Formats: sequence, C-alpha cells, structure tokens
Amino acid sequence: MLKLTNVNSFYDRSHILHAVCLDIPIGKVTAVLGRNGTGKTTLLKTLMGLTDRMEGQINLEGTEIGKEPTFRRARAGIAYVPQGREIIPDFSIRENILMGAFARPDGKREIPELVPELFPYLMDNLERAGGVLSGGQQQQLAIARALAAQPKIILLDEPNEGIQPSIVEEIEAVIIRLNREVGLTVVLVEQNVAFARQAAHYFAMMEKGRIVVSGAIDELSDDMVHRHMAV
Ligand SMILES: Nc1ncnc2c1ncn2[C@@H]1O[C@H](COP(=O)(O)OP(=O)(O)OP(=O)(O)O)[C@@H](O)[C@H]1O
Repeated sequence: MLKLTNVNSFYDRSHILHAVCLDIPIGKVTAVLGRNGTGKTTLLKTLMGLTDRMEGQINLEGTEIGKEPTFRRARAGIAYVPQGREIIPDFSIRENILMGAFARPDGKREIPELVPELFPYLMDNLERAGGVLSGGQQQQLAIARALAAQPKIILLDEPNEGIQPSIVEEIEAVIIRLNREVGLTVVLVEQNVAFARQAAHYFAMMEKGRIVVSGAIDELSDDMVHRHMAV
C-alpha cells in the first residue's frame, strides 16, 4: 500500500491539500478525479516531494517516505510523468529517456527493455531531438523516461491532455498494459471518466484540496461525476 495519512501540502503560504487520507493499493490503478484546480497535480507532486512543504505521513509498504527528498522517493520506486511532459527539446530521445535512469536502483543507464515493444517509433529514432516530436510522441517519451528508473509505481498526470485523438487510444492501451502485464501500480490523474472507468480499479474524487469520496471504481456513480466534475 502507498498510504497517505492526514496530508497537508503547501506552495509557500498557500495551503492546497487539506487532511488528505488515501490508500493506494500496490499493483492496481487508482484514478484521481475532479475539476480543474482542485489539487490533483498537487497530490502527485506531494507524493514526489515537489511542493514547498508537507505535513502528515506518506507510507510506502511500511516505510515512511514523507520526509524523504525527491530522489530518494524515486529510488524507492516512484516515477512521475508530469502534466505537460517536460521533455528537454534539445536533448535526443535517447538522452531524454536516460535522464530517468538516475533513479535506477542498480545505477545502470540503459534504455528500458519495454521501450522497443511499447514505443517502436522512439526506439527507431533514438537520435532525434525530443523537441521535434508530436504531443503524443512526447507523452510516449515521458513514459519511457519514467520506465528508465525501473519504478514500481508510476504517477501519470493527464496523459492524454493535448494529444491528437489517433494517439490517445495508443497511450490508453499502454497505460493499461503497464498495469495488467507489467504489474506497475498506476496513479492516474484523468479528466476522461470513460477511460478512468476502463483503466482503474479504484478512484479518489477531489474537491477544493480534499478527497470527498473514494472507493472501488464500480462505486463511481454518474451522480458523483455530475456533482464533482461538471463545470
Ligand atoms: N506553484 C504554485 N504556487 C501556488 N499555487 C499553486 C501552484 N501550483 C498550483 N497552485 C494552486 O493550487 C491549486 C491546485 O492546483 P493543481 O494544479 O494541483 O490542481 P489540478 O486539480 O491538478 O488542476 P488542473 O486539472 O488544472 O491541472 C490551484 O488553486 C492552483 O492555483
């Protein structure tokens, strides 16, 4: 279990997450849902230690990690694919992928073995600059970079945002495979409820920095979606 207990999180003096308690089961997909600005990205950043300050506990399979710096959380097996992807445009595909390898437990810098299978385009174009890729290819690259750390848990922030529809289905299929076939634990921030229902086992709905309802995905009712996600 990745377990958050009474987590409060801050940017400078702005108090964004309020008393968040959430159990994220290992080996499953948990979807984090909610309107824009409700703190979904902040929840992922807090798990990575990327907000200015946090109070409360984050426990990963019995070890408290809430006070650890980001690189130790990465070494502990948590990888982060940020919203907007944050590819370095002047670095090649290879260099962008290998940036993720800094957190590999054995210190090796290698293209992860899943890349040829999941993202053949990237494998065939390793020397191309990251900046010339389409949004969908950059999303693939950001996932490949996360996999280079050999993570146990992958945090995905709106992986389909701004991606052409033809590639959305490919990315969705990869996310499902990463869980069902590779066995990764996935925390998925998602606006597309249909995909969340398809991919996730559990959900957490956020409103104003709080988790207002959570549970098994088949307990996510249309009424909850309407109440907490309609604009
Ligand atoms: N670096 C920052 N400094 C101060 N406030 C911030 C910062 N980043 C985000 N916020 C604020 O924190 C709140 C939650 O933002 P967050 O990005 O976590 O929401 P979100 O649910 O992920 O929204 P979106 O779907 O738009 O990404 C918002 O009010 C936002 O303005």
